[in-house]
Amino acid sequence: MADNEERLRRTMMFVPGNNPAMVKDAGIYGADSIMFDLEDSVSMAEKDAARILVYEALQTQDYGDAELVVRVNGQDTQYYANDVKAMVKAGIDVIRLPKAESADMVKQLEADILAAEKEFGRQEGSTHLMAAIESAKGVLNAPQIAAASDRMIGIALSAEDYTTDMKTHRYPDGVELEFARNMVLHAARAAGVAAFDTVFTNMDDTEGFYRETEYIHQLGFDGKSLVNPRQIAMVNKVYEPSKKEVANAKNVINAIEEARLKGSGVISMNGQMVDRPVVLRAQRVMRLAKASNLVDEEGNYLEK
Ligand SMILES: CC(=O)SCCNC(=O)CCNC(=O)[C@H](O)C(C)(C)COP(=O)(O)OP(=O)(O)OC[C@H]1O[C@@H](n2cnc3c(N)ncnc32)[C@H](O)[C@@H]1OP(=O)(O)O
Ligand SMILES: O=C([O-])CC(=O)C(=O)O
Ligand SMILES: [Mg+2]
Repeated sequence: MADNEERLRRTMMFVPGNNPAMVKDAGIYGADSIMFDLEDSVSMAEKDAARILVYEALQTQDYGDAELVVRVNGQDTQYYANDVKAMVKAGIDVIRLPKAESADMVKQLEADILAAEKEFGRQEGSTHLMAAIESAKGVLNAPQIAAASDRMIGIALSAEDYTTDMKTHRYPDGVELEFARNMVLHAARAAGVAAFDTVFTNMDDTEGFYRETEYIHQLGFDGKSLVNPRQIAMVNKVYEPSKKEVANAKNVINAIEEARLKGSGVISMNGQMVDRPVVLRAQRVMRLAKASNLVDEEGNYLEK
């Protein structure tokens, strides 16, 4: 697994945990993170079967470099405890807690994960977690939720449940989500973890999907939860840096290297001082460029 700071998380694709074909083939579409779902895409009658199916797949399937996430059932359900135990035993990278409303809920998950790591002889601290924010209470507590655990990799807005809680529904312009999106994003950034936007469920509305993805990219989200493999390439396209952005990032990185060789702490590029935020942005642009196969290992732009 790539270092948490370095890892790109543009696309986190939900895969219904009760669908053997989808679970088996989930690795072929190139999602940055694959999220097996044991919660709302699985009926009550299939909860145990889905847990077993995902557990088996994690033992036998090769999902390449993708980060592996599982959305367990909520803490108020009879399935939660067995879900957490089985997924930790299987060595999942990240457990996603749905309907997170407080830091205490995250701390409970952290304690349950630690107990399972001890029980199954997994390295303590090796299982990460994330929280999905799906209610008014969750949004208002987002800063505490995001900062509640050292295992936290990120928080996600879940707009289907959230808009229901708010007594509205989703509109094409997304005005009903403005406050929640900004809270989740600021809470994530303040805690130094990733921020994920919510799913877009109308598979036929490509234009609407692009509009929403461009909007959340502009706000600063790391990426989006997805429900369908066709959405992956569209998100990657939006997150792909332009040729000019790549050239600029490469100049910044060369300038840092030059300054380092000269033993100088101050970096200047074309007469402009280059400070830490500029360097961090340049490094992220280069990671995105590499992920989009726009550059070679040395960072040189590859003309297509
Ligand atoms: C509010 C919430 O909680 S949202 C999260 C829970 N919901 C989910 O997890 C739903 C996940 N998504 C899906 O089940 C499906 O994409 C649907 C029902 C939305 C659409 O299904 P389809 O119309 O069959 O999708 P589509 O025709 O694009 O499928 C193309 C291929 O991708 C596969 N595929 C589709 N969605 C997924 C997925 N989420 N994960 C893995 N594979 C998928 C299909 O099995 C199909 O494979 P095939 O060509 O080998 O037969
Ligand atoms: O996490 C998501 O975007 C999907 C979800 O559960 C919701 O919207 O309620
Ligand atoms: Mg939900």
